[in-house]
Amino acid sequence: MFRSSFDKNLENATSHLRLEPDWPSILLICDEINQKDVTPKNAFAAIKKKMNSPNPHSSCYSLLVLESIVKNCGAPVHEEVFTKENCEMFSSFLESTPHENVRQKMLELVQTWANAFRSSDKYQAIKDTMTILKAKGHTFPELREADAMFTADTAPNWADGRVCHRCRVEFTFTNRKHHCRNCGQVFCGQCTAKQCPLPKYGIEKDVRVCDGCFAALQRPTSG
Ligand SMILES: O=P(O)(O)O[C@@H]1[C@H](O)[C@H](OP(=O)(O)O)[C@@H](O)[C@H](O)[C@H]1O
Ligand SMILES: [Zn+2]
Ligand SMILES: [Zn+2]
Repeated sequence: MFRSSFDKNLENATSHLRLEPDWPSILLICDEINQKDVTPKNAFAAIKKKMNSPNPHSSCYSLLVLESIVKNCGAPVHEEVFTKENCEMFSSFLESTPHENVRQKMLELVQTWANAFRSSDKYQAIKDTMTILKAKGHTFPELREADAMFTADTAPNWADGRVCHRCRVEFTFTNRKHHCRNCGQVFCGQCTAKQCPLPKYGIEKDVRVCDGCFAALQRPTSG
């Protein structure tokens, strides 16, 4: 039977002969999905098969592939993976696998994904899965910083208004509106004369922020 390059890469990435992850093959799989050489549907179906491999290494590596495509291939993969029935499948999978390391990895992924989509109601199913598993007494591992970063929030939408949110001066043709990228409020030029990066929103370059946010962001404790 014809083996696509995706099949070969998945075979390599989930081979039980591997002692450590085959990142080159995993990244090729992400590229193939992003380039549309393979559909998220077919990719996920093949990964699911590998998840159920009797060999714990293959099963665990398949979860690493799944984790990587969720991180690197965006919405098309999220829409394919985080359906209600797939989330229920993750739950029954981790409760039925005989391999403790596989169960731990699945728990870790459910938590990472529930956290990643905490502010989007589109993927309520994965959050429900975590709630149900918690209620059943499953203990989840510590959420890793790297995963928390992966779940960067999105910057707030911009508010509108007739006056500056800070000093209440009226906007005119010459006293124009500006927006703070941190709080999304509308301000006059004087109240948003400062700039800084907003790493929590994945913004590394200096962007316009209001005086209030600038002061808060300089304090070491502020998030
Ligand atoms: O200058 P204008 O043509 O009025 O346009 C304003 C600028 O684009 C502001 O960008 P900035 O926040 O980066 O200044 C933006 O925040 C305002 O909403 C816009 O009204
Ligand atoms: Zn102002
Ligand atoms: Zn602000």
